[in-house]
Amino acid sequence: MENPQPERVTYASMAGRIHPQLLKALEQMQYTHMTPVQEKTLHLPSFTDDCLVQAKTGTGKTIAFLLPALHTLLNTKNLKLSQVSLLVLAPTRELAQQIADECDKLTSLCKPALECHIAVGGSKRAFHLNKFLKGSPSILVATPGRLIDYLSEPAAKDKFSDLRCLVLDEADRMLDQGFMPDLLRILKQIPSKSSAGWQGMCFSATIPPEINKVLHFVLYPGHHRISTIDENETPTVDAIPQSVIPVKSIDDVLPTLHSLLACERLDNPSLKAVIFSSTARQAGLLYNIFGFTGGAAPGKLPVFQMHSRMGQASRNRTVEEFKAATQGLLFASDVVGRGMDFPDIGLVVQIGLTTDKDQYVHRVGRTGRAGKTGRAVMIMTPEDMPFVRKNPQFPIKTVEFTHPKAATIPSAEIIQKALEKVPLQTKEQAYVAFLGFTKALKKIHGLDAPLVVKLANRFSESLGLEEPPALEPSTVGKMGLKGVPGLTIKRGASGRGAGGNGGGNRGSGRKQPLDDSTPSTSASGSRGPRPPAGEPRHKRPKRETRGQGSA
Ligand SMILES: Nc1ncnc2c1ncn2[C@@H]1O[C@H](COP(=O)(O)OP(=O)(O)OP(=O)(O)O)[C@@H](O)[C@H]1O
Repeated sequence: MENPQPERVTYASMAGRIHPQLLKALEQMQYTHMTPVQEKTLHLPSFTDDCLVQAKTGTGKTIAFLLPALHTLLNTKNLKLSQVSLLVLAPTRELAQQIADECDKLTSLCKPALECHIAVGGSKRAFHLNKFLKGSPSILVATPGRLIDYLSEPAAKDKFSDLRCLVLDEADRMLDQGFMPDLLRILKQIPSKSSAGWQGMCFSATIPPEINKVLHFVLYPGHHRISTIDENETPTVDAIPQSVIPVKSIDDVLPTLHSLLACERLDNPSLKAVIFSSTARQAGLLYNIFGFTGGAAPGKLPVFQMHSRMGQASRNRTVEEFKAATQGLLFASDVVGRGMDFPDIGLVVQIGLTTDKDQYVHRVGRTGRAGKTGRAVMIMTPEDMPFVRKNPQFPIKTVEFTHPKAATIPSAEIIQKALEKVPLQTKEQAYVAFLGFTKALKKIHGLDAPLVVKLANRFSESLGLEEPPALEPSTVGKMGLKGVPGLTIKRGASGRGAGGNGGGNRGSGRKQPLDDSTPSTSASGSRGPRPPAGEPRHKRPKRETRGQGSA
Protein backbone atom coordinates (compact mmCIF):
# COMPACT_ATOMS: atom_id res chain seq x y z
CA MET A 1 0.00 0.00 0.00
CA GLU A 2 1.46 3.38 -1.01
CA ASN A 3 2.24 6.10 1.51
CA PRO A 4 1.32 4.30 4.68
CA GLN A 5 0.20 6.86 7.25
CA PRO A 6 2.87 7.25 9.92
CA GLU A 7 0.23 6.86 12.64
CA ARG A 8 -0.84 3.47 11.31
CA VAL A 9 -0.07 0.49 13.46
CA THR A 10 2.82 -1.59 12.23
CA TYR A 11 2.68 -5.35 11.89
CA ALA A 12 5.94 -5.51 13.76
CA SER A 13 4.10 -4.19 16.82
CA MET A 14 1.85 -7.26 16.72
CA ALA A 15 4.72 -9.60 17.65
CA GLY A 16 3.43 -12.05 20.24
CA ARG A 17 -0.17 -11.46 19.15
CA ILE A 18 0.00 -12.71 15.58
CA HIS A 19 1.71 -15.99 14.78
CA PRO A 20 5.39 -15.32 13.96
CA GLN A 21 5.27 -17.30 10.71
CA LEU A 22 2.49 -15.05 9.47
CA LEU A 23 4.32 -11.91 10.59
CA LYS A 24 7.42 -13.05 8.72
CA ALA A 25 5.35 -13.66 5.59
CA LEU A 26 3.79 -10.19 5.88
CA GLU A 27 7.28 -8.76 6.02
CA GLN A 28 8.19 -10.65 2.84
CA MET A 29 5.05 -9.31 1.20
CA GLN A 30 6.23 -5.84 2.25
CA TYR A 31 3.08 -5.16 4.23
CA THR A 32 4.63 -3.14 7.03
CA HIS A 33 1.60 -1.17 8.25
CA MET A 34 -1.98 -2.23 8.83
CA THR A 35 -4.69 -0.68 6.77
CA PRO A 36 -7.58 0.71 8.87
CA VAL A 37 -9.78 -2.33 8.28
CA GLN A 38 -6.93 -4.67 9.20
CA GLU A 39 -6.23 -2.68 12.34
CA LYS A 40 -9.86 -2.75 13.46
CA THR A 41 -10.36 -6.43 12.71
CA LEU A 42 -7.12 -7.43 14.39
CA HIS A 43 -8.07 -5.49 17.50
CA LEU A 44 -11.35 -7.26 18.14
CA PRO A 45 -11.50 -8.81 21.61
CA SER A 46 -10.76 -12.21 20.09
CA PHE A 47 -9.58 -13.42 16.68
CA THR A 48 -12.32 -16.04 16.86
CA ASP A 49 -15.21 -13.60 17.27
CA ASP A 50 -17.98 -13.37 14.68
CA CYS A 51 -17.92 -10.12 12.75
CA LEU A 52 -19.54 -8.13 9.97
CA VAL A 53 -16.96 -5.85 8.42
CA GLN A 54 -17.41 -3.03 5.94
CA ALA A 55 -14.50 -1.13 4.41
CA LYS A 56 -14.02 0.62 1.11
CA THR A 57 -12.82 -1.19 -1.98
CA GLY A 58 -9.10 -1.92 -2.28
CA THR A 59 -8.35 -1.34 1.41
CA GLY A 60 -7.06 -4.82 2.24
CA LYS A 61 -10.09 -6.76 3.46
CA THR A 62 -8.60 -10.05 2.20
CA ILE A 63 -5.71 -9.87 4.65
CA ALA A 64 -8.13 -8.61 7.30
CA PHE A 65 -10.03 -11.90 7.28
CA LEU A 66 -7.19 -14.25 6.40
CA LEU A 67 -4.83 -13.15 9.15
CA PRO A 68 -7.03 -13.83 12.20
CA ALA A 69 -8.40 -17.03 10.67
CA LEU A 70 -4.94 -18.38 9.83
CA HIS A 71 -3.57 -17.33 13.20
CA THR A 72 -6.34 -19.34 14.86
CA LEU A 73 -5.57 -22.37 12.73
CA LEU A 74 -1.87 -22.21 13.53
CA ASN A 75 -2.66 -21.97 17.24
CA THR A 76 -5.11 -24.85 17.26
CA LYS A 77 -3.72 -27.81 19.14
CA ASN A 78 -4.01 -31.08 17.25
CA LEU A 79 -5.31 -29.36 14.15
CA LYS A 80 -6.49 -32.05 11.74
CA LEU A 81 -4.66 -30.97 8.62
CA SER A 82 -6.62 -33.36 6.42
CA GLN A 83 -9.88 -31.57 7.33
CA VAL A 84 -11.17 -28.22 6.13
CA SER A 85 -10.79 -25.82 9.06
CA LEU A 86 -11.21 -22.58 7.16
CA LEU A 87 -13.78 -22.23 4.39
CA VAL A 88 -13.92 -19.01 2.36
CA LEU A 89 -16.79 -18.44 -0.05
CA ALA A 90 -16.55 -15.92 -2.88
CA PRO A 91 -18.97 -15.12 -5.71
CA THR A 92 -16.64 -15.57 -8.68
CA ARG A 93 -14.01 -18.09 -9.70
CA GLU A 94 -11.41 -15.43 -10.34
CA LEU A 95 -11.91 -13.86 -6.95
CA ALA A 96 -11.68 -17.27 -5.28
CA GLN A 97 -8.36 -17.86 -7.05
CA GLN A 98 -7.09 -14.43 -6.01
CA ILE A 99 -7.95 -15.10 -2.36
CA ALA A 100 -6.23 -18.49 -2.54
CA ASP A 101 -3.13 -16.85 -4.03
CA GLU A 102 -3.04 -14.29 -1.21
CA CYS A 103 -3.51 -17.10 1.31
CA ASP A 104 -0.62 -19.06 -0.21
CA LYS A 105 1.64 -16.04 0.20
CA LEU A 106 0.62 -15.61 3.82
CA THR A 107 1.19 -19.26 4.66
CA SER A 108 4.36 -19.63 2.59
CA LEU A 109 6.54 -19.93 5.70
CA CYS A 110 4.19 -22.07 7.77
CA LYS A 111 5.46 -25.32 9.17
CA PRO A 112 3.75 -27.70 8.91
CA ALA A 113 2.59 -26.35 5.55
CA LEU A 114 -1.03 -25.27 5.37
CA GLU A 115 -2.56 -26.31 2.09
CA CYS A 116 -5.07 -23.97 0.49
CA HIS A 117 -7.34 -25.71 -2.03
CA ILE A 118 -9.76 -24.17 -4.44
CA ALA A 119 -13.13 -25.46 -5.63
CA VAL A 120 -14.56 -23.41 -8.48
CA GLY A 121 -16.68 -24.11 -11.51
CA GLY A 122 -15.10 -24.33 -14.93
CA SER A 123 -12.01 -26.11 -13.56
CA LYS A 124 -11.19 -29.80 -13.90
CA ARG A 125 -13.59 -31.25 -11.36
CA ALA A 126 -12.14 -34.75 -11.10
CA PHE A 127 -8.57 -33.49 -10.80
CA HIS A 128 -9.33 -30.95 -8.08
CA LEU A 129 -11.69 -33.22 -6.18
CA ASN A 130 -9.14 -36.01 -6.17
CA LYS A 131 -6.47 -33.62 -4.92
CA PHE A 132 -8.89 -32.39 -2.26
CA LEU A 133 -9.75 -35.89 -1.09
CA LYS A 134 -6.16 -37.12 -1.00
CA GLY A 135 -4.56 -33.92 0.26
CA SER A 136 -4.65 -31.89 3.44
CA PRO A 137 -7.04 -29.07 2.53
CA SER A 138 -6.99 -27.17 5.81
CA ILE A 139 -8.16 -24.15 3.85
CA LEU A 140 -10.69 -24.23 1.05
CA VAL A 141 -11.68 -21.25 -1.07
CA ALA A 142 -14.77 -21.99 -3.11
CA THR A 143 -17.58 -20.66 -5.21
CA PRO A 144 -20.96 -21.96 -4.03
CA GLY A 145 -21.89 -24.09 -7.05
CA ARG A 146 -18.75 -26.23 -7.04
CA LEU A 147 -18.82 -26.54 -3.28
CA ILE A 148 -22.37 -27.93 -3.41
CA ASP A 149 -21.09 -30.36 -5.98
CA TYR A 150 -18.24 -31.46 -3.67
CA LEU A 151 -20.63 -31.80 -0.74
CA SER A 152 -22.72 -34.29 -2.68
CA GLU A 153 -19.76 -36.71 -2.42
CA PRO A 154 -19.83 -38.38 1.03
CA ALA A 155 -16.03 -38.54 1.25
CA ALA A 156 -15.74 -34.85 0.46
CA LYS A 157 -18.52 -33.96 2.88
CA ASP A 158 -16.64 -35.77 5.66
CA LYS A 159 -13.75 -33.35 5.18
CA PHE A 160 -15.86 -30.57 6.72
CA SER A 161 -16.51 -32.27 10.03
CA ASP A 162 -13.92 -30.12 11.85
CA LEU A 163 -14.86 -26.74 10.35
CA ARG A 164 -13.66 -23.82 12.50
CA CYS A 165 -14.33 -20.73 10.44
CA LEU A 166 -16.55 -19.69 7.54
CA VAL A 167 -15.81 -16.43 5.72
CA LEU A 168 -18.15 -14.81 3.23
CA ASP A 169 -16.19 -12.42 1.05
CA GLU A 170 -18.44 -9.97 -0.82
CA ALA A 171 -20.91 -10.98 1.89
CA ASP A 172 -23.80 -8.88 0.61
CA ARG A 173 -23.56 -10.68 -2.71
CA MET A 174 -23.28 -14.09 -1.07
CA LEU A 175 -26.37 -13.33 1.03
CA ASP A 176 -28.50 -11.86 -1.76
CA GLN A 177 -31.37 -13.61 -3.48
CA GLY A 178 -29.12 -14.95 -6.23
CA PHE A 179 -26.73 -16.86 -3.96
CA MET A 180 -28.87 -17.40 -0.85
CA PRO A 181 -30.44 -20.69 -1.98
CA ASP A 182 -26.94 -22.09 -2.67
CA LEU A 183 -25.65 -20.84 0.64
CA LEU A 184 -28.55 -22.48 2.49
CA ARG A 185 -27.83 -25.75 0.73
CA ILE A 186 -24.21 -25.52 1.81
CA LEU A 187 -25.16 -24.71 5.40
CA LYS A 188 -27.36 -27.81 5.50
CA GLN A 189 -24.44 -30.01 4.48
CA ILE A 190 -21.70 -28.69 6.76
CA PRO A 191 -21.82 -29.06 10.57
CA SER A 192 -24.40 -26.68 12.01
CA LYS A 193 -23.20 -23.47 13.60
CA SER A 194 -25.13 -24.17 16.77
CA SER A 195 -23.51 -27.57 17.33
CA ALA A 196 -20.05 -27.07 15.84
CA GLY A 197 -19.70 -23.44 16.91
CA TRP A 198 -17.70 -22.34 13.94
CA GLN A 199 -16.76 -18.68 13.60
CA GLY A 200 -18.54 -16.57 10.97
CA MET A 201 -16.95 -13.57 9.25
CA CYS A 202 -18.68 -11.41 6.65
CA PHE A 203 -16.77 -8.79 4.63
CA SER A 204 -17.77 -6.33 1.95
CA ALA A 205 -17.42 -2.75 0.77
CA THR A 206 -21.20 -2.51 0.66
CA ILE A 207 -23.54 -3.70 3.39
CA PRO A 208 -27.13 -2.97 2.42
CA PRO A 209 -29.66 -3.13 5.29
CA GLU A 210 -31.50 -6.07 3.67
CA ILE A 211 -28.75 -8.47 4.68
CA ASN A 212 -29.52 -7.94 8.37
CA LYS A 213 -32.43 -10.35 7.94
CA VAL A 214 -30.20 -13.22 6.89
CA LEU A 215 -27.00 -12.63 8.83
CA HIS A 216 -28.15 -15.05 11.54
CA PHE A 217 -27.40 -17.92 9.16
CA VAL A 218 -23.67 -17.28 9.55
CA LEU A 219 -23.20 -14.87 12.47
CA TYR A 220 -24.19 -15.16 16.12
CA PRO A 221 -26.53 -12.51 17.49
CA GLY A 222 -24.32 -9.93 19.13
CA HIS A 223 -21.56 -10.30 16.54
CA HIS A 224 -19.16 -7.37 16.18
CA ARG A 225 -19.90 -4.77 13.53
CA ILE A 226 -16.96 -2.89 12.10
CA SER A 227 -17.04 -0.15 9.54
CA THR A 228 -14.23 2.10 8.43
CA ILE A 229 -16.73 4.27 6.55
CA ASP A 230 -18.42 7.14 8.41
CA GLU A 231 -22.20 7.23 8.25
CA ASN A 232 -22.36 10.31 6.03
CA GLU A 233 -19.31 9.45 3.99
CA THR A 234 -19.52 8.40 0.35
CA PRO A 235 -18.95 4.64 0.03
CA THR A 236 -16.49 5.13 -2.83
CA VAL A 237 -12.78 5.81 -2.32
CA ASP A 238 -12.07 9.54 -1.90
CA ALA A 239 -9.04 9.42 -4.18
CA ILE A 240 -11.20 8.50 -7.18
CA PRO A 241 -12.71 11.52 -8.92
CA GLN A 242 -15.97 10.43 -10.53
CA SER A 243 -17.64 11.98 -13.53
CA VAL A 244 -20.32 11.33 -16.10
CA ILE A 245 -20.21 12.35 -19.74
CA PRO A 246 -23.77 12.65 -20.96
CA VAL A 247 -24.24 11.87 -24.66
CA LYS A 248 -27.28 12.72 -26.77
CA SER A 249 -28.03 9.17 -27.83
CA ILE A 250 -26.65 5.67 -27.93
CA ASP A 251 -25.06 6.43 -31.33
CA ASP A 252 -22.59 8.69 -29.56
CA VAL A 253 -21.46 6.18 -26.95
CA LEU A 254 -18.81 4.34 -28.96
CA PRO A 255 -17.20 7.40 -30.58
CA THR A 256 -17.15 9.14 -27.19
CA LEU A 257 -15.60 6.09 -25.56
CA HIS A 258 -12.97 5.99 -28.29
CA SER A 259 -12.24 9.69 -27.95
CA LEU A 260 -11.94 9.39 -24.19
CA LEU A 261 -9.57 6.42 -24.31
CA ALA A 262 -7.47 7.88 -27.12
CA CYS A 263 -7.07 11.20 -25.31
CA GLU A 264 -6.30 9.46 -22.02
CA ARG A 265 -3.69 7.48 -23.88
CA LEU A 266 -2.12 10.69 -25.20
CA ASP A 267 -1.86 12.00 -21.65
CA ASN A 268 -0.74 8.70 -20.20
CA PRO A 269 1.16 6.39 -22.56
CA SER A 270 0.84 3.45 -20.17
CA LEU A 271 -2.90 3.69 -19.68
CA LYS A 272 -4.41 0.68 -17.93
CA ALA A 273 -8.19 0.82 -17.88
CA VAL A 274 -11.23 -1.36 -17.31
CA ILE A 275 -14.31 -0.66 -19.40
CA PHE A 276 -17.47 -2.17 -17.94
CA SER A 277 -20.43 -3.08 -20.10
CA SER A 278 -23.85 -4.23 -18.96
CA THR A 279 -23.69 -7.61 -20.65
CA ALA A 280 -21.08 -10.21 -21.49
CA ARG A 281 -21.96 -9.94 -25.17
CA GLN A 282 -21.44 -6.21 -25.16
CA ALA A 283 -18.07 -6.60 -23.46
CA GLY A 284 -17.12 -9.07 -26.21
CA LEU A 285 -18.37 -6.67 -28.85
CA LEU A 286 -16.29 -3.78 -27.49
CA TYR A 287 -13.25 -6.00 -27.31
CA ASN A 288 -13.74 -6.79 -30.99
CA ILE A 289 -14.28 -3.16 -31.95
CA PHE A 290 -11.28 -1.85 -30.04
CA GLY A 291 -9.20 -4.74 -31.30
CA PHE A 292 -9.85 -3.36 -34.76
CA THR A 293 -9.09 0.23 -33.76
CA GLY A 294 -5.68 -0.85 -32.48
CA GLY A 295 -6.43 -0.41 -28.79
CA ALA A 296 -7.52 3.19 -28.69
CA ALA A 297 -5.66 4.63 -31.62
CA PRO A 298 -3.62 6.78 -31.86
CA GLY A 299 -1.03 4.65 -30.21
CA LYS A 300 -1.63 0.98 -29.68
CA LEU A 301 -2.74 -0.57 -26.46
CA PRO A 302 -3.21 -4.29 -25.91
CA VAL A 303 -6.88 -5.17 -25.53
CA PHE A 304 -8.34 -7.85 -23.26
CA GLN A 305 -11.81 -9.19 -22.66
CA MET A 306 -13.30 -10.76 -19.58
CA HIS A 307 -16.84 -12.05 -19.32
CA SER A 308 -18.88 -15.12 -18.70
CA ARG A 309 -19.13 -16.13 -22.36
CA MET A 310 -15.47 -17.10 -22.37
CA GLY A 311 -14.08 -20.48 -21.44
CA GLN A 312 -12.49 -20.75 -18.01
CA ALA A 313 -9.00 -21.30 -19.42
CA SER A 314 -9.18 -17.99 -21.35
CA ARG A 315 -10.61 -16.26 -18.30
CA ASN A 316 -7.72 -17.47 -16.17
CA ARG A 317 -5.19 -16.47 -18.79
CA THR A 318 -6.70 -13.02 -19.13
CA VAL A 319 -6.61 -12.43 -15.38
CA GLU A 320 -2.96 -13.42 -15.26
CA GLU A 321 -2.03 -11.33 -18.29
CA PHE A 322 -3.98 -8.27 -17.25
CA LYS A 323 -2.62 -8.43 -13.70
CA ALA A 324 0.89 -8.46 -15.13
CA ALA A 325 0.22 -5.88 -17.87
CA THR A 326 1.66 -2.42 -17.45
CA GLN A 327 -0.86 -1.01 -19.92
CA GLY A 328 -3.96 -2.11 -21.75
CA LEU A 329 -7.72 -1.98 -22.02
CA LEU A 330 -9.87 -4.63 -20.39
CA PHE A 331 -13.42 -4.83 -21.73
CA ALA A 332 -15.36 -6.56 -19.03
CA SER A 333 -18.72 -7.52 -17.67
CA ASP A 334 -19.38 -7.79 -13.97
CA VAL A 335 -17.39 -11.00 -13.57
CA VAL A 336 -14.57 -8.69 -12.51
CA GLY A 337 -16.84 -6.04 -10.99
CA ARG A 338 -16.17 -7.18 -7.44
CA GLY A 339 -13.04 -7.96 -5.53
CA MET A 340 -10.59 -8.28 -8.41
CA ASP A 341 -7.28 -6.61 -7.71
CA PHE A 342 -5.64 -5.66 -11.00
CA PRO A 343 -2.66 -3.50 -10.09
CA ASP A 344 -2.42 0.09 -11.30
CA ILE A 345 -5.76 0.57 -12.99
CA GLY A 346 -5.83 4.31 -13.66
CA LEU A 347 -9.27 4.53 -15.19
CA VAL A 348 -12.61 2.76 -14.92
CA VAL A 349 -15.22 3.51 -17.55
CA GLN A 350 -18.82 2.37 -17.32
CA ILE A 351 -21.23 2.39 -20.20
CA GLY A 352 -24.84 1.33 -20.29
CA LEU A 353 -27.45 1.11 -17.59
CA THR A 354 -26.08 0.46 -14.15
CA THR A 355 -28.27 -1.88 -12.17
CA ASP A 356 -27.66 -0.60 -8.69
CA LYS A 357 -25.62 1.67 -6.53
CA ASP A 358 -23.61 -1.10 -4.90
CA GLN A 359 -22.57 -2.45 -8.27
CA TYR A 360 -21.39 1.09 -9.08
CA VAL A 361 -19.30 1.22 -5.89
CA HIS A 362 -17.59 -2.08 -6.67
CA ARG A 363 -16.89 -1.27 -10.30
CA VAL A 364 -15.42 2.13 -9.41
CA GLY A 365 -13.34 0.33 -6.81
CA ARG A 366 -11.28 -1.47 -9.45
CA THR A 367 -9.20 1.71 -9.52
CA GLY A 368 -7.73 3.74 -6.67
CA ARG A 369 -6.71 0.58 -4.83
CA ALA A 370 -4.14 0.26 -2.07
CA GLY A 371 -3.84 4.01 -1.64
CA LYS A 372 -3.28 4.73 -5.32
CA THR A 373 -5.17 7.26 -7.39
CA GLY A 374 -7.54 6.63 -10.26
CA ARG A 375 -10.50 8.05 -12.10
CA ALA A 376 -13.98 6.75 -12.82
CA VAL A 377 -16.03 7.93 -15.78
CA MET A 378 -19.48 6.97 -17.01
CA ILE A 379 -20.74 7.60 -20.50
CA MET A 380 -24.50 7.88 -20.28
CA THR A 381 -27.39 8.30 -22.65
CA PRO A 382 -30.44 10.26 -21.48
CA GLU A 383 -32.08 6.95 -20.48
CA ASP A 384 -29.09 6.05 -18.27
CA MET A 385 -28.86 9.43 -16.54
CA PRO A 386 -31.50 8.89 -13.81
CA PHE A 387 -28.88 6.80 -12.00
CA VAL A 388 -26.87 9.94 -11.33
CA ARG A 389 -29.88 11.95 -10.19
CA LYS A 390 -31.11 9.16 -7.92
CA ASN A 391 -27.75 8.69 -6.24
CA PRO A 392 -26.56 12.06 -4.96
CA GLN A 393 -24.42 10.28 -2.37
CA PHE A 394 -21.79 9.78 -5.06
CA PRO A 395 -19.63 12.78 -5.95
CA ILE A 396 -20.30 12.34 -9.68
CA LYS A 397 -19.59 15.49 -11.69
CA THR A 398 -21.46 15.95 -14.95
CA VAL A 399 -18.88 17.05 -17.50
CA GLU A 400 -18.72 17.66 -21.20
CA PHE A 401 -15.93 15.68 -22.75
CA THR A 402 -13.25 18.07 -23.94
CA HIS A 403 -9.58 17.61 -24.65
CA PRO A 404 -7.26 19.86 -26.63
CA LYS A 405 -6.41 16.95 -28.96
CA ALA A 406 -9.93 15.49 -29.28
CA ALA A 407 -10.68 17.29 -32.53
CA THR A 408 -7.61 15.74 -34.14
CA ILE A 409 -8.86 12.19 -33.57
CA PRO A 410 -11.56 11.07 -36.02
CA SER A 411 -13.20 8.76 -33.49
CA ALA A 412 -16.55 8.40 -35.29
CA GLU A 413 -14.77 7.32 -38.47
CA ILE A 414 -12.41 4.96 -36.66
CA ILE A 415 -15.33 3.31 -34.88
CA GLN A 416 -17.34 3.00 -38.07
CA LYS A 417 -14.43 1.33 -39.86
CA ALA A 418 -13.86 -1.01 -36.95
CA LEU A 419 -17.54 -1.89 -36.83
CA GLU A 420 -17.41 -2.96 -40.45
CA LYS A 421 -14.85 -5.59 -39.50
CA VAL A 422 -16.70 -6.96 -36.49
CA PRO A 423 -18.44 -10.27 -37.25
CA LEU A 424 -22.15 -9.86 -37.83
CA GLN A 425 -22.96 -12.55 -35.31
CA THR A 426 -21.10 -10.66 -32.56
CA LYS A 427 -23.29 -7.62 -33.17
CA GLU A 428 -26.44 -9.67 -33.29
CA GLN A 429 -25.65 -11.40 -30.04
CA ALA A 430 -24.91 -8.03 -28.44
CA TYR A 431 -28.29 -6.77 -29.65
CA VAL A 432 -30.18 -9.70 -28.16
CA ALA A 433 -28.30 -9.32 -24.88
CA PHE A 434 -28.94 -5.58 -24.84
CA LEU A 435 -32.64 -6.18 -25.40
CA GLY A 436 -32.87 -8.79 -22.64
CA PHE A 437 -30.87 -6.73 -20.18
CA THR A 438 -32.79 -3.51 -20.81
CA LYS A 439 -36.08 -5.40 -20.58
CA ALA A 440 -35.04 -6.90 -17.25
CA LEU A 441 -34.30 -3.45 -15.89
CA LYS A 442 -37.29 -1.72 -17.35
CA LYS A 443 -39.16 -1.44 -14.06
CA ILE A 444 -36.19 -0.02 -12.16
CA HIS A 445 -35.57 2.55 -14.85
CA GLY A 446 -39.20 3.37 -15.57
CA LEU A 447 -39.08 2.27 -19.22
CA ASP A 448 -42.04 0.71 -20.99
CA ALA A 449 -41.69 -2.25 -23.37
CA PRO A 450 -41.97 -0.23 -26.61
CA LEU A 451 -39.23 2.10 -25.35
CA VAL A 452 -37.05 -0.91 -24.49
CA VAL A 453 -37.40 -2.15 -28.07
CA LYS A 454 -36.83 1.32 -29.44
CA LEU A 455 -33.61 1.67 -27.44
CA ALA A 456 -32.42 -1.77 -28.52
CA ASN A 457 -33.14 -0.89 -32.12
CA ARG A 458 -31.18 2.33 -31.77
CA PHE A 459 -28.37 0.21 -30.36
CA SER A 460 -28.58 -2.06 -33.39
CA GLU A 461 -28.42 0.97 -35.70
CA SER A 462 -25.45 2.34 -33.82
CA LEU A 463 -23.62 -0.88 -34.70
CA GLY A 464 -24.29 -0.23 -38.37
CA LEU A 465 -26.95 -2.91 -38.71
CA GLU A 466 -29.50 -2.12 -41.36
CA GLU A 467 -32.35 -3.55 -39.35
CA PRO A 468 -32.67 -5.09 -35.91
CA PRO A 469 -31.54 -8.72 -35.90
CA ALA A 470 -34.33 -11.27 -36.20
CA LEU A 471 -35.30 -13.03 -32.99
CA GLU A 472 -36.66 -16.49 -32.37
CA PRO A 473 -40.33 -16.27 -31.36
CA SER A 474 -39.43 -18.24 -28.22
CA THR A 475 -36.80 -15.65 -27.28
CA VAL A 476 -39.34 -12.86 -27.67
CA GLY A 477 -41.79 -14.84 -25.54
CA LYS A 478 -39.21 -15.46 -22.83
CA MET A 479 -38.35 -11.78 -22.73
CA GLY A 480 -42.05 -10.94 -22.35
CA LEU A 481 -41.94 -8.79 -25.47
CA LYS A 482 -44.55 -10.60 -27.55
CA GLY A 483 -46.57 -8.13 -29.53
CA VAL A 484 -44.26 -5.19 -28.88
CA PRO A 485 -43.83 -3.23 -32.09
CA GLY A 486 -40.44 -2.83 -33.70
CA LEU A 487 -39.12 -6.36 -33.25
CA THR A 488 -38.07 -8.57 -36.13
CA ILE A 489 -39.23 -12.15 -35.68
CA LYS A 490 -37.78 -15.17 -37.41
CA ARG A 491 -40.23 -17.09 -39.53
CA GLY A 492 -40.74 -20.80 -40.12
CA ALA A 493 -40.88 -23.91 -37.98
CA SER A 494 -37.11 -24.20 -37.90
CA GLY A 495 -36.99 -20.81 -36.35
CA ARG A 496 -34.91 -19.60 -39.28
CA GLY A 497 -36.12 -17.54 -42.16
CA ALA A 498 -35.46 -18.49 -45.77
CA GLY A 499 -31.75 -18.82 -46.22
CA GLY A 500 -31.29 -18.54 -42.44
CA ASN A 501 -27.62 -18.94 -41.65
CA GLY A 502 -27.56 -18.46 -37.95
CA GLY A 503 -26.37 -14.98 -38.56
CA GLY A 504 -29.81 -13.44 -38.64
CA ASN A 505 -30.22 -13.22 -42.39
CA ARG A 506 -31.59 -9.79 -43.14
CA GLY A 507 -34.38 -11.08 -45.35
CA SER A 508 -35.57 -13.66 -42.89
CA GLY A 509 -37.49 -11.53 -40.49
CA ARG A 510 -40.55 -9.47 -40.40
CA LYS A 511 -41.31 -6.51 -38.26
CA GLN A 512 -43.64 -7.66 -35.58
CA PRO A 513 -46.97 -5.93 -35.99
CA LEU A 514 -48.91 -4.76 -32.97
CA ASP A 515 -51.26 -7.66 -33.50
CA ASP A 516 -49.11 -10.74 -33.93
CA SER A 517 -51.83 -12.49 -35.90
CA THR A 518 -51.33 -10.18 -38.84
CA PRO A 519 -49.89 -12.13 -41.76
CA SER A 520 -46.19 -11.70 -42.20
CA THR A 521 -44.95 -9.06 -44.55
CA SER A 522 -42.86 -10.12 -47.47
CA ALA A 523 -39.25 -10.68 -46.59
CA SER A 524 -38.10 -7.90 -48.80
CA GLY A 525 -40.59 -5.58 -47.21
CA SER A 526 -39.22 -5.99 -43.70
CA ARG A 527 -36.99 -3.29 -42.43
CA GLY A 528 -35.94 -2.02 -39.05
CA PRO A 529 -36.51 1.48 -37.84
CA ARG A 530 -35.45 4.07 -40.36
CA PRO A 531 -33.26 6.97 -39.42
CA PRO A 532 -35.01 10.29 -39.14
CA ALA A 533 -35.42 12.13 -42.43
CA GLY A 534 -32.26 13.83 -43.52
CA GLU A 535 -29.95 11.46 -41.63
CA PRO A 536 -27.82 9.08 -43.64
CA ARG A 537 -28.84 5.44 -43.52
CA HIS A 538 -26.31 3.18 -41.91
CA LYS A 539 -24.56 0.95 -44.30
CA ARG A 540 -24.87 -2.74 -43.80
CA PRO A 541 -21.46 -3.91 -42.71
CA LYS A 542 -19.77 -6.57 -44.77
CA ARG A 543 -19.73 -10.00 -43.20
CA GLU A 544 -16.26 -10.51 -41.85
CA THR A 545 -14.56 -13.86 -42.04
CA ARG A 546 -11.93 -13.06 -39.44
CA GLY A 547 -12.41 -14.44 -35.99
CA GLN A 548 -12.12 -12.46 -32.82
CA GLY A 549 -10.55 -9.06 -32.77
CA SER A 550 -6.82 -8.90 -32.19
CA ALA A 551 -5.76 -8.74 -28.62
N1 LIG B 1 -1.19 -3.86 4.84
C1 LIG B 1 -1.03 -3.72 3.54
N2 LIG B 1 0.02 -3.03 3.07
C2 LIG B 1 0.19 -2.85 1.75
N3 LIG B 1 -0.65 -3.35 0.80
C3 LIG B 1 -1.71 -4.04 1.22
C4 LIG B 1 -1.95 -4.28 2.60
N4 LIG B 1 -3.06 -5.01 2.70
C5 LIG B 1 -3.51 -5.23 1.45
N5 LIG B 1 -2.70 -4.65 0.55
C6 LIG B 1 -2.88 -4.62 -0.91
O1 LIG B 1 -4.02 -3.83 -1.18
C7 LIG B 1 -4.68 -4.29 -2.35
C8 LIG B 1 -6.18 -4.41 -2.10
O2 LIG B 1 -6.43 -5.45 -1.18
P1 LIG B 1 -7.75 -6.33 -1.25
O3 LIG B 1 -7.89 -6.92 -2.60
O4 LIG B 1 -7.73 -7.23 -0.08
O5 LIG B 1 -8.86 -5.19 -1.06
P2 LIG B 1 -10.38 -5.32 -0.70
O6 LIG B 1 -10.62 -4.36 0.40
O7 LIG B 1 -10.74 -6.74 -0.46
O8 LIG B 1 -11.07 -4.78 -2.03
P3 LIG B 1 -12.50 -5.14 -2.68
O9 LIG B 1 -13.54 -4.46 -1.82
O10 LIG B 1 -12.41 -4.56 -4.03
O11 LIG B 1 -12.63 -6.62 -2.65
C9 LIG B 1 -4.02 -5.59 -2.75
O12 LIG B 1 -3.14 -5.34 -3.82
C10 LIG B 1 -3.23 -5.97 -1.51
O13 LIG B 1 -2.08 -6.68 -1.86
